[in-house]
Amino acid sequence: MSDQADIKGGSETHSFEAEVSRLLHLMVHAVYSNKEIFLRELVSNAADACEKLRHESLTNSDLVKDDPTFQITLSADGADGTLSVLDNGIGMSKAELIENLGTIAKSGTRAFLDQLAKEEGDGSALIGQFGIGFYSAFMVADRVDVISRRAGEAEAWKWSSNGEGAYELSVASEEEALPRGTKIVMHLKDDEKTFADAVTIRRIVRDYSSHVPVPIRMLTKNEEADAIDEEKLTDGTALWTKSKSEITEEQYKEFYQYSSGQFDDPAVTIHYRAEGRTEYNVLAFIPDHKPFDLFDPSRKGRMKLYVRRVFITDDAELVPAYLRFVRGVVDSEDIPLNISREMLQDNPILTAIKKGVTNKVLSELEKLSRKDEEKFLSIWEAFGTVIKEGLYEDPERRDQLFKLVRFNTTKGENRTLAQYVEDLKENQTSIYYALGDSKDAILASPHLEGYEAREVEVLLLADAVDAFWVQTALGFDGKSFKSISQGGADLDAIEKVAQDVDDKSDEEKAKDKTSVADLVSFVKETLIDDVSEVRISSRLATSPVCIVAPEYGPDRQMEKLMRGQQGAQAGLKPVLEINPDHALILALASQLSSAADKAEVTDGARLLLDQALILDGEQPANPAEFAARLSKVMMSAMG
Ligand SMILES: Nc1ncnc2c1ncn2[C@@H]1O[C@H](COP(=O)(O)OP(=O)(O)OP(=O)(O)O)[C@@H](O)[C@H]1O
Repeated sequence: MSDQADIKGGSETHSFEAEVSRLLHLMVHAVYSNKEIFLRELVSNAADACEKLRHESLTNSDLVKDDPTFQITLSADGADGTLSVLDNGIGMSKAELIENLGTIAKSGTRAFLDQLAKEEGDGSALIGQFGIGFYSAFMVADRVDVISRRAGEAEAWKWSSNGEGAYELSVASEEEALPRGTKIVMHLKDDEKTFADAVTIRRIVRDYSSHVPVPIRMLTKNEEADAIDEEKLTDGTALWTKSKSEITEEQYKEFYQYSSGQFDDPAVTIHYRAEGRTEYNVLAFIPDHKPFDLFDPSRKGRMKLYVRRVFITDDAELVPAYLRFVRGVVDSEDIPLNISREMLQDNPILTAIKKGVTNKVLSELEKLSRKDEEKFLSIWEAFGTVIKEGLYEDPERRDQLFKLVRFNTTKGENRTLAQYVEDLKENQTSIYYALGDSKDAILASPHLEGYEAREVEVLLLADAVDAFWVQTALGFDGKSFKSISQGGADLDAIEKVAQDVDDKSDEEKAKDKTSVADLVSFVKETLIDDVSEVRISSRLATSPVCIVAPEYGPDRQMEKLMRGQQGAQAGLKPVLEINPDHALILALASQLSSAADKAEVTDGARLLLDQALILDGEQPANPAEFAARLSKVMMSAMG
């Protein structure tokens, strides 16, 4: 913090925090063409200040008794070249002025600066995508004064800066200070004087701020009549209380941008009034783009709770964390206005609202998936991994969520479970999935071979959250989920699509079978310390061996995840599966039955296990021994 005050004649000079200076430098020199957004930012701050005081006055009505009607005033003086934004909201104390207008407190501005560091050029293209707040005033003004009186306090303070490294703070005179709230005076740059024109102001307010929930008026100097003209620009009615037919798409969009602080278009708008035991209005939006904090560990949602048009909090978790990208407002008629935040948590009305809103959002998504696949898929692209968290966290709505979830599978992209089930092969009773770090890694796995040979579809699950929900989900449409790398493959009942061409007689086949069975017993004995079982596999086609997890316990991928965590138990011993039709296996089996010295078959067994481990993304049990054995085999092949 830069609180090195230099006091001269009642005025203190403070230098800005380094990051603020950086931001201000950018604002002052911005070549950004859309500078008018500064007014949107200041009006939004003014409205927030009114809403904060409206909320505080619920428990302390004295704060507003002299002036109970909230309002924002834009006052232009063309002769002076100034534009002022006034509000009778909560105001700022001296300490708050220092804290809020000298440092970077808000995460949005920080995200802007982070993004800026990555971007080439001067960053002006980025300005429009972030709510860069108060500091944007320096795009149009070469000096900004902020005169503010915190509601209920006697003293008013004046903050003043030209945006170059420092600002001054002094006690404000009674003439310049408002009875309550904040006045921001922008001394417009010579080439930005148009922002003191009534026509310009009227247009900007209409374009960006017509749904701010506090009325906005404009005062302009009438030089001829030597008077001040007053004009009402907006009435401050809450958009969500109007009926759908009165609202245009453009108005929805503007409200979305105003209320969410995001500047994309809403992909879906959900506006309705719930009636019955609890009454509330909902205006919710599903964005088009990922918000910058989507993967923030706090996983906080940002929907705002109002009670009878009074803003209460944006922290009420109106939808579960897996829908945290939903933006908008819920306005309740029934929650008591002066409820404390702690009490709010267990309020049964709020619980009913949360349930209603969540169900509505999910059913709207489902409807969209049926009606407009393309649009739904773009939402799924942006938020699918987040929605999938719900499969694990919200078992009660899992079936509802299963209707939305799209999968990459061995059959194609964005497949639904319903499509999967429709395409089940004869005798197939499970929904098969493969977990892995990426789609490509999964596709390289030998476990898939037997499924491919039968054209059995496999879900390719490559998101971190997948390993969790598949463990707890019971099934879909009566079919259980089954990992392709765990337990028996029970594929024998399903017919292979292309039958192997083999010209062996039944007698030869029977002989192979016995010798492979002997090999299995031999390998089992050899590897007794390393594997829990050795068995014949139906899941292999071109590879000789693979490793799978035992029937009960975690899937291999899950087990790897758990091993990565501290203090996790060493995993269960895996199962080694052998492909009985593979030439290498048949050769080893015949060697076992004919050779007197079994040393080579022992080496073979060890190499098979190591090979299976490597294919599974692991290290051979003992790399030195593995290398020695491999060299030996290569030597004998060449000799
Ligand atoms: N008119 C005002 N009245 C009272 N406080 C204000 C006013 N304008 C700004 N502030 C205070 O200054 C802080 C910083 O404002 P700034 O516009 O930079 O960011 P922000 O408003 O927090 O973020 P956002 O614009 O994304 O809501 C605000 O959070 C608020 O506490």
